[in-house]
Amino acid sequence: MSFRREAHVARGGPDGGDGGNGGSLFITADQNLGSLVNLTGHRHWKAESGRPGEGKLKTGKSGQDTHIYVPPGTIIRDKNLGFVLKELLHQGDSLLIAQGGKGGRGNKHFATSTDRAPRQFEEGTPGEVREVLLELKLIADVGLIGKPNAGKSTLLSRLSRATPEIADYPFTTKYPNLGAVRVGYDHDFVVADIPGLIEGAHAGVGLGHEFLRHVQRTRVFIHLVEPSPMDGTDPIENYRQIREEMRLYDPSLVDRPELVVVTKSELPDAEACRDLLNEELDKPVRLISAVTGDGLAELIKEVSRLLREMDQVDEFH
Ligand SMILES: Nc1nc2c(ncn2[C@@H]2O[C@H](COP(=O)(O)OP(=O)(O)OP(=O)(O)O)[C@@H](O)[C@H]2O)c(=O)[nH]1
Ligand SMILES: [Mg+2]
Repeated sequence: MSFRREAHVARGGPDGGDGGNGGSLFITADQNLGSLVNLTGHRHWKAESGRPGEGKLKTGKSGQDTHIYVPPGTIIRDKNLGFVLKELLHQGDSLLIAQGGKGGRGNKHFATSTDRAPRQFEEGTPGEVREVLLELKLIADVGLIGKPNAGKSTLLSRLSRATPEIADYPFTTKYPNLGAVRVGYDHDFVVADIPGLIEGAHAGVGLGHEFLRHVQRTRVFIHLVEPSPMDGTDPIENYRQIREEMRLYDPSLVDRPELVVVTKSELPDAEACRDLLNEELDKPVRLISAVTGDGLAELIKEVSRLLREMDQVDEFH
Protein backbone atom coordinates (compact mmCIF):
# COMPACT_ATOMS: atom_id res chain seq x y z
CA MET A 1 0.00 0.00 0.00
CA SER A 2 1.43 3.38 -0.76
CA PHE A 3 0.49 6.81 0.36
CA ARG A 4 1.22 9.99 -1.43
CA ARG A 5 0.70 13.20 0.22
CA GLU A 6 0.94 16.77 -0.87
CA ALA A 7 0.28 19.95 0.98
CA HIS A 8 0.31 23.13 -0.98
CA VAL A 9 0.57 26.32 0.84
CA ALA A 10 -1.43 29.39 0.19
CA ARG A 11 0.45 32.37 -1.07
CA GLY A 12 0.44 35.70 0.65
CA GLY A 13 -2.57 37.60 -0.67
CA PRO A 14 -2.35 41.00 -2.37
CA ASP A 15 -2.48 43.82 0.13
CA GLY A 16 -2.63 41.18 2.81
CA GLY A 17 -0.66 39.45 5.49
CA ASP A 18 1.33 36.26 5.18
CA GLY A 19 -0.06 33.00 3.83
CA GLY A 20 -0.85 30.31 6.40
CA ASN A 21 1.36 27.25 6.72
CA GLY A 22 0.17 24.04 5.13
CA GLY A 23 -1.00 21.26 7.44
CA SER A 24 1.31 18.28 7.98
CA LEU A 25 0.51 14.63 7.61
CA PHE A 26 1.05 12.11 10.40
CA ILE A 27 0.57 8.39 10.80
CA THR A 28 -0.57 7.63 14.33
CA ALA A 29 -1.18 4.42 16.30
CA ASP A 30 -4.68 3.80 17.63
CA GLN A 31 -5.20 0.69 19.73
CA ASN A 32 -8.88 0.50 18.83
CA LEU A 33 -7.93 -0.60 15.35
CA GLY A 34 -7.14 -4.22 14.58
CA SER A 35 -6.09 -3.99 10.96
CA LEU A 36 -5.19 -1.75 8.05
CA VAL A 37 -8.42 -2.64 6.26
CA ASN A 38 -9.84 0.82 6.77
CA LEU A 39 -7.05 2.17 4.55
CA THR A 40 -7.61 -0.09 1.57
CA GLY A 41 -8.94 1.80 -1.39
CA HIS A 42 -7.60 5.07 -0.01
CA ARG A 43 -4.10 5.64 -1.24
CA HIS A 44 -3.50 9.34 -1.41
CA TRP A 45 -3.67 11.70 1.49
CA LYS A 46 -3.32 15.42 1.47
CA ALA A 47 -3.27 17.69 4.46
CA GLU A 48 -5.19 20.92 4.33
CA SER A 49 -3.63 23.89 2.55
CA GLY A 50 -2.87 27.10 4.36
CA ARG A 51 -5.23 29.97 3.56
CA PRO A 52 -4.07 33.06 1.71
CA GLY A 53 -3.12 36.08 3.73
CA GLU A 54 -5.92 38.53 4.29
CA GLY A 55 -6.27 42.31 4.28
CA LYS A 56 -5.14 44.43 7.19
CA LEU A 57 -1.96 42.39 7.48
CA LYS A 58 -3.86 39.38 8.78
CA THR A 59 -1.98 36.11 8.41
CA GLY A 60 -3.98 33.37 6.66
CA LYS A 61 -5.20 30.41 8.66
CA SER A 62 -2.82 27.47 8.81
CA GLY A 63 -4.02 24.19 7.31
CA GLN A 64 -5.13 21.47 9.74
CA ASP A 65 -2.80 18.54 10.29
CA THR A 66 -4.13 15.21 9.10
CA HIS A 67 -3.66 11.95 11.01
CA ILE A 68 -3.96 8.56 9.41
CA TYR A 69 -4.78 6.07 12.14
CA VAL A 70 -3.29 2.58 12.12
CA PRO A 71 -3.08 -0.20 14.73
CA PRO A 72 -0.04 -0.43 17.04
CA GLY A 73 2.41 -2.79 15.37
CA THR A 74 2.43 -0.94 12.06
CA ILE A 75 5.81 -0.66 10.37
CA ILE A 76 6.31 2.40 8.16
CA ARG A 77 8.81 2.12 5.36
CA ASP A 78 9.92 4.74 2.87
CA LYS A 79 8.85 3.31 -0.46
CA ASN A 80 11.66 4.76 -2.51
CA LEU A 81 14.52 4.37 -0.06
CA GLY A 82 13.29 1.00 1.21
CA PHE A 83 14.26 1.40 4.85
CA VAL A 84 12.07 1.43 7.92
CA LEU A 85 11.20 4.95 9.06
CA LYS A 86 9.52 3.88 12.27
CA GLU A 87 7.55 1.16 13.98
CA LEU A 88 4.52 2.44 15.79
CA LEU A 89 4.40 0.12 18.79
CA HIS A 90 2.28 1.92 21.37
CA GLN A 91 -0.99 3.80 21.50
CA GLY A 92 -0.45 7.38 20.32
CA ASP A 93 2.97 6.75 18.73
CA SER A 94 3.14 8.99 15.70
CA LEU A 95 5.37 9.79 12.76
CA LEU A 96 5.44 12.99 10.76
CA ILE A 97 5.26 11.73 7.20
CA ALA A 98 5.16 14.95 5.28
CA GLN A 99 5.70 18.44 6.55
CA GLY A 100 3.31 21.09 5.29
CA GLY A 101 4.81 23.96 3.30
CA LYS A 102 5.54 27.35 4.75
CA GLY A 103 3.21 30.22 4.04
CA GLY A 104 4.50 32.88 1.67
CA ARG A 105 5.21 36.42 2.80
CA GLY A 106 2.50 38.96 2.14
CA ASN A 107 2.80 42.39 0.54
CA LYS A 108 3.88 44.18 3.68
CA HIS A 109 7.32 42.60 3.43
CA PHE A 110 7.87 44.23 0.09
CA ALA A 111 6.93 47.74 1.14
CA THR A 112 9.67 50.33 0.73
CA SER A 113 9.87 54.07 1.47
CA THR A 114 8.82 54.80 -2.11
CA ASP A 115 6.26 52.02 -2.55
CA ARG A 116 4.04 51.68 0.49
CA ALA A 117 1.43 49.48 -1.12
CA PRO A 118 3.31 46.95 -3.24
CA ARG A 119 1.37 44.34 -5.18
CA GLN A 120 4.26 42.01 -4.81
CA PHE A 121 4.01 38.85 -2.68
CA GLU A 122 5.76 35.54 -2.27
CA GLU A 123 4.38 32.10 -3.12
CA GLY A 124 4.30 29.63 -0.25
CA THR A 125 6.56 26.61 -0.52
CA PRO A 126 4.93 23.35 -1.50
CA GLY A 127 4.47 20.68 1.15
CA GLU A 128 6.60 17.57 1.24
CA VAL A 129 5.49 14.55 -0.71
CA ARG A 130 6.40 11.10 0.48
CA GLU A 131 5.46 7.59 -0.51
CA VAL A 132 5.39 5.05 2.27
CA LEU A 133 4.57 1.39 2.62
CA LEU A 134 2.70 0.19 5.65
CA GLU A 135 3.02 -3.28 7.04
CA LEU A 136 1.21 -4.55 10.08
CA LYS A 137 2.52 -7.09 12.53
CA LEU A 138 -0.05 -7.13 15.24
CA ILE A 139 1.08 -6.95 18.82
CA ALA A 140 -0.99 -9.11 21.12
CA ASP A 141 -0.37 -11.07 24.28
CA VAL A 142 -2.16 -14.12 22.98
CA GLY A 143 -2.60 -15.46 19.46
CA LEU A 144 -5.43 -17.86 18.63
CA ILE A 145 -4.15 -20.29 16.07
CA GLY A 146 -5.61 -23.35 14.40
CA LYS A 147 -7.16 -24.73 11.27
CA PRO A 148 -9.98 -22.86 9.58
CA ASN A 149 -13.34 -23.39 11.32
CA ALA A 150 -11.74 -24.47 14.61
CA GLY A 151 -13.75 -21.84 16.51
CA LYS A 152 -11.12 -19.11 16.96
CA SER A 153 -13.39 -16.16 16.21
CA THR A 154 -16.19 -17.61 18.33
CA LEU A 155 -13.79 -17.87 21.26
CA LEU A 156 -12.59 -14.28 20.81
CA SER A 157 -16.17 -13.02 20.67
CA ARG A 158 -16.95 -14.94 23.84
CA LEU A 159 -13.92 -13.71 25.79
CA SER A 160 -13.93 -10.07 24.72
CA ARG A 161 -16.17 -7.39 23.33
CA ALA A 162 -14.83 -7.94 19.82
CA THR A 163 -17.41 -8.92 17.23
CA PRO A 164 -15.59 -10.91 14.55
CA GLU A 165 -17.47 -12.61 11.77
CA ILE A 166 -18.32 -16.25 12.55
CA ALA A 167 -19.56 -18.86 10.10
CA ASP A 168 -19.59 -22.60 9.52
CA TYR A 169 -17.22 -22.49 6.58
CA PRO A 170 -13.42 -22.15 6.43
CA PHE A 171 -11.58 -18.84 5.93
CA THR A 172 -14.33 -16.73 7.42
CA THR A 173 -11.66 -14.56 9.00
CA LYS A 174 -9.55 -12.74 6.43
CA TYR A 175 -7.88 -10.19 8.70
CA PRO A 176 -6.86 -10.64 12.33
CA ASN A 177 -9.22 -9.33 15.00
CA LEU A 178 -8.13 -8.03 18.38
CA GLY A 179 -10.01 -8.11 21.65
CA ALA A 180 -9.11 -7.24 25.24
CA VAL A 181 -9.91 -9.86 27.88
CA ARG A 182 -10.55 -8.51 31.33
CA VAL A 183 -9.08 -10.40 34.26
CA GLY A 184 -10.18 -9.09 37.65
CA TYR A 185 -10.39 -5.32 38.12
CA ASP A 186 -7.07 -4.05 36.95
CA HIS A 187 -5.62 -6.50 34.53
CA ASP A 188 -6.34 -7.41 30.96
CA PHE A 189 -4.63 -9.06 28.05
CA VAL A 190 -5.04 -8.69 24.31
CA VAL A 191 -6.04 -11.65 22.18
CA ALA A 192 -5.60 -11.79 18.41
CA ASP A 193 -7.83 -14.03 16.35
CA ILE A 194 -5.64 -15.05 13.42
CA PRO A 195 -7.15 -16.34 10.16
CA GLY A 196 -7.06 -20.14 9.79
CA LEU A 197 -3.81 -21.80 8.70
CA ILE A 198 -3.54 -24.70 6.25
CA GLU A 199 -0.85 -26.96 4.88
CA GLY A 200 1.66 -24.93 2.89
CA ALA A 201 0.92 -21.71 4.82
CA HIS A 202 4.65 -21.20 5.45
CA ALA A 203 5.13 -21.08 1.66
CA GLY A 204 2.29 -18.65 1.18
CA VAL A 205 -0.56 -21.10 0.44
CA GLY A 206 -3.98 -19.72 1.41
CA LEU A 207 -2.46 -16.29 2.19
CA GLY A 208 -0.32 -18.11 4.74
CA HIS A 209 2.42 -15.48 4.87
CA GLU A 210 -0.09 -12.75 5.30
CA PHE A 211 -1.51 -14.59 8.32
CA LEU A 212 1.65 -16.04 9.85
CA ARG A 213 3.44 -12.73 10.19
CA HIS A 214 0.81 -11.72 12.73
CA VAL A 215 1.75 -14.55 15.08
CA GLN A 216 5.32 -13.30 15.33
CA ARG A 217 4.51 -10.69 17.93
CA THR A 218 2.26 -12.67 20.21
CA ARG A 219 3.73 -13.96 23.45
CA VAL A 220 1.57 -17.01 23.99
CA PHE A 221 -0.46 -19.17 21.63
CA ILE A 222 -3.76 -20.84 22.22
CA HIS A 223 -3.86 -23.60 19.68
CA LEU A 224 -7.45 -24.60 18.98
CA VAL A 225 -8.16 -28.10 17.74
CA GLU A 226 -11.57 -29.01 16.38
CA PRO A 227 -12.61 -32.53 17.50
CA SER A 228 -14.59 -33.53 14.40
CA PRO A 229 -13.67 -31.40 11.40
CA MET A 230 -16.28 -31.18 8.64
CA ASP A 231 -13.69 -32.08 6.02
CA GLY A 232 -13.07 -35.42 7.75
CA THR A 233 -9.43 -34.66 8.59
CA ASP A 234 -7.83 -36.08 11.70
CA PRO A 235 -7.64 -33.58 14.62
CA ILE A 236 -4.23 -34.78 15.77
CA GLU A 237 -2.84 -34.63 12.27
CA ASN A 238 -4.27 -31.11 12.02
CA TYR A 239 -2.52 -30.08 15.21
CA ARG A 240 0.82 -31.38 13.94
CA GLN A 241 0.37 -29.71 10.59
CA ILE A 242 -0.12 -26.28 12.12
CA ARG A 243 2.96 -26.77 14.30
CA GLU A 244 4.97 -27.79 11.27
CA GLU A 245 3.82 -24.76 9.28
CA MET A 246 4.85 -22.49 12.12
CA ARG A 247 8.22 -24.17 12.45
CA LEU A 248 8.91 -23.85 8.73
CA TYR A 249 7.92 -20.19 8.77
CA ASP A 250 9.97 -19.28 11.82
CA PRO A 251 11.57 -21.96 14.02
CA SER A 252 11.44 -19.77 17.12
CA LEU A 253 7.64 -19.84 17.03
CA VAL A 254 7.44 -23.43 18.22
CA ASP A 255 9.47 -22.60 21.33
CA ARG A 256 6.93 -20.07 22.47
CA PRO A 257 4.46 -21.13 25.17
CA GLU A 258 1.42 -22.81 23.73
CA LEU A 259 -1.81 -23.93 25.38
CA VAL A 260 -3.47 -26.74 23.49
CA VAL A 261 -7.24 -26.63 23.58
CA VAL A 262 -9.85 -28.93 22.08
CA THR A 263 -12.90 -26.86 21.15
CA LYS A 264 -16.61 -27.59 20.85
CA SER A 265 -16.61 -29.71 24.02
CA GLU A 266 -20.32 -30.48 23.76
CA LEU A 267 -19.76 -32.49 20.59
CA PRO A 268 -19.68 -36.27 21.09
CA ASP A 269 -16.04 -36.79 19.99
CA ALA A 270 -14.56 -33.92 21.99
CA GLU A 271 -13.52 -35.77 25.13
CA ALA A 272 -11.93 -38.66 23.28
CA CYS A 273 -10.04 -36.18 21.12
CA ARG A 274 -8.73 -34.40 24.21
CA ASP A 275 -7.57 -37.69 25.77
CA LEU A 276 -5.83 -38.78 22.61
CA LEU A 277 -4.03 -35.46 22.17
CA ASN A 278 -3.10 -35.53 25.82
CA GLU A 279 -1.42 -38.85 25.35
CA GLU A 280 0.23 -37.97 22.05
CA LEU A 281 1.69 -34.67 23.18
CA ASP A 282 2.42 -35.69 26.73
CA LYS A 283 1.24 -32.37 28.03
CA PRO A 284 -2.06 -31.12 29.46
CA VAL A 285 -4.73 -30.47 26.88
CA ARG A 286 -7.81 -28.43 27.78
CA LEU A 287 -11.37 -28.89 26.68
CA ILE A 288 -13.59 -25.85 26.14
CA SER A 289 -16.76 -24.74 24.46
CA ALA A 290 -17.16 -21.17 23.28
CA VAL A 291 -20.87 -21.95 22.91
CA THR A 292 -21.70 -23.35 26.37
CA GLY A 293 -18.86 -21.53 28.16
CA ASP A 294 -17.41 -24.80 29.41
CA GLY A 295 -13.76 -24.45 30.55
CA LEU A 296 -13.44 -20.75 29.64
CA ALA A 297 -12.89 -19.36 33.14
CA GLU A 298 -10.09 -21.88 33.72
CA LEU A 299 -8.55 -21.05 30.36
CA ILE A 300 -8.48 -17.32 31.14
CA LYS A 301 -6.87 -18.02 34.52
CA GLU A 302 -4.24 -20.20 32.95
CA VAL A 303 -3.36 -17.65 30.25
CA SER A 304 -3.22 -14.87 32.80
CA ARG A 305 -0.93 -16.92 35.06
CA LEU A 306 1.36 -17.72 32.15
CA LEU A 307 1.60 -14.06 31.10
CA ARG A 308 2.38 -12.94 34.65
CA GLU A 309 5.06 -15.58 34.89
CA MET A 310 6.59 -14.32 31.67
CA ASP A 311 6.43 -10.71 32.93
CA GLN A 312 8.48 -11.73 35.95
CA VAL A 313 11.06 -13.44 33.80
CA ASP A 314 11.25 -10.34 31.57
CA GLU A 315 11.84 -8.15 34.62
CA PHE A 316 14.53 -10.46 35.87
CA HIS A 317 16.55 -10.27 32.65
N1 LIG B 1 -20.84 -26.69 18.75
C1 LIG B 1 -19.96 -25.70 18.76
N2 LIG B 1 -19.75 -25.00 17.65
C2 LIG B 1 -18.82 -24.02 17.68
C3 LIG B 1 -18.09 -23.71 18.87
N3 LIG B 1 -17.23 -22.71 18.59
C4 LIG B 1 -17.42 -22.40 17.28
N4 LIG B 1 -18.39 -23.19 16.74
C5 LIG B 1 -18.90 -23.17 15.34
O1 LIG B 1 -17.82 -23.49 14.47
C6 LIG B 1 -17.93 -22.74 13.24
C7 LIG B 1 -16.65 -21.99 12.97
O2 LIG B 1 -16.47 -20.99 13.97
P1 LIG B 1 -15.50 -19.73 13.76
O3 LIG B 1 -15.39 -19.10 15.09
O4 LIG B 1 -15.96 -18.90 12.61
O5 LIG B 1 -14.17 -20.50 13.38
P2 LIG B 1 -12.73 -19.88 12.99
O6 LIG B 1 -11.72 -20.77 13.59
O7 LIG B 1 -12.69 -18.46 13.36
O8 LIG B 1 -12.76 -20.07 11.42
P3 LIG B 1 -11.92 -19.26 10.28
O9 LIG B 1 -12.11 -17.81 10.52
O10 LIG B 1 -12.57 -19.72 9.02
O11 LIG B 1 -10.52 -19.73 10.40
C8 LIG B 1 -19.15 -21.83 13.43
O12 LIG B 1 -20.26 -22.45 12.82
C9 LIG B 1 -19.32 -21.78 14.93
O13 LIG B 1 -20.66 -21.52 15.29
C10 LIG B 1 -18.36 -24.48 20.04
O14 LIG B 1 -17.78 -24.29 21.11
N5 LIG B 1 -19.30 -25.45 19.93
MG1 LIG C 1 -12.47 -16.85 12.20
